[in-house]
Amino acid sequence: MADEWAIRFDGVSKTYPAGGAGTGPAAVHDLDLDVRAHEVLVLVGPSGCGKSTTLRMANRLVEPSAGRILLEGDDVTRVDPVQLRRRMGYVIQNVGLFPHRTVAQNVATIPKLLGWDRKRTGERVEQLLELVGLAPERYAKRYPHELSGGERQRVGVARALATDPPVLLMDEPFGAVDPVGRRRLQNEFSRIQRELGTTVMLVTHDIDEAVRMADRVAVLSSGATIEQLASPLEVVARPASAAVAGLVGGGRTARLLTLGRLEWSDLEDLAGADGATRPHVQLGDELSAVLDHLVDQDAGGVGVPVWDAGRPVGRVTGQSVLRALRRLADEHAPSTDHAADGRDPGERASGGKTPGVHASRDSS
Ligand SMILES: Nc1ncnc2c1ncn2[C@@H]1O[C@H](COP(=O)(O)OP(=O)(O)OP(=O)(O)O)[C@@H](O)[C@H]1O
Repeated sequence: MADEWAIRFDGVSKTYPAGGAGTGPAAVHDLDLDVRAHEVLVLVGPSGCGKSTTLRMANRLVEPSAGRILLEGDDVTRVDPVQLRRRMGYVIQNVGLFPHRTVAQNVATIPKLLGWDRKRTGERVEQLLELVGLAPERYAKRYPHELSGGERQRVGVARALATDPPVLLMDEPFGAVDPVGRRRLQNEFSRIQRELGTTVMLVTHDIDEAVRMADRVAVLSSGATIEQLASPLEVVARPASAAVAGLVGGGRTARLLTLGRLEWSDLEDLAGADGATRPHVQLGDELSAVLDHLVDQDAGGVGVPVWDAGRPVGRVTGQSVLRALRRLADEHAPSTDHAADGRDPGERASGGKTPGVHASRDSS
């Protein structure tokens, strides 16, 4: 059943020729990895670990030395390259826009290649520019050098989405944008991805970008070895190996606070009858917001009321936030051989490599 995953790497290796005779060490060694339909899977890891090579093998910019890559069940080596590009958009750092073509012409690249007529192409370009937040009347006729880095990156995303591909490959897509702009682009891109349901495989060396954008994170080490493949929360709360712990490193608690939410078990009894009147937080709020609230509103250390469904249901204190952090760490206790084979526990429970056990984003 190929409909639960969009891309499958099956025993894939890549060895680049070492400058001259012989071969170098494998850039990618015997990789098994499924990208589920409609998910954002982020590959993260140190420089040179094989992230880009992995991504570029999917759209055949790099040919594997061994193994197979399937796109919705089709072996990519058997798919005509133009068809392949139509089914897989590709966004890279610094975009690679054609400098002497306007924004509209850049976005129209693939439709033109596919022989779409002028009207259909024009309508699509307009729609895409709107989607990525670039008003067509302002931007369509500009040239790349007349745009900011973030705007160029948006054009890159629009161009990659032109034929509404089921899969989008992104290699450090926001790497060249300043931190504030990057955050905004990440948020907007997540919105677009949810709207379109596109399957995304994204490469980054930035662990924060990974945990912010991913449904699942694959942490890689040299040779594209999967150290851990799990939800962002699990990776941050319970790094499966020293290599993952090193990558998550400092700031782990801050990341947990952003990822975790206030739950019933974190609450303390509502002390006194003031819960209805004082400023409060909501059950389900992000822990970082709860902590901010405690710092601002809880000078006496008695805690702040927590509301649910329009009424006060308990109280949260600094102690409760600590308890919540421990809860998050416990909930994501490592499974015995989690890091070993790059598959998740559900997959192993079902007896190995059988596809079709993955829940899509909507149903998970
Ligand atoms: N065209 C090439 N020829 C020879 N070796 C290559 C080539 N491209 C990549 N490599 C080597 O393959 C290994 C993996 O490179 P890759 O670009 O996939 O890593 P990466 O994880 O994406 O790194 P970065 O984060 O620095 O971009 C590295 O050792 C790199 O030097």
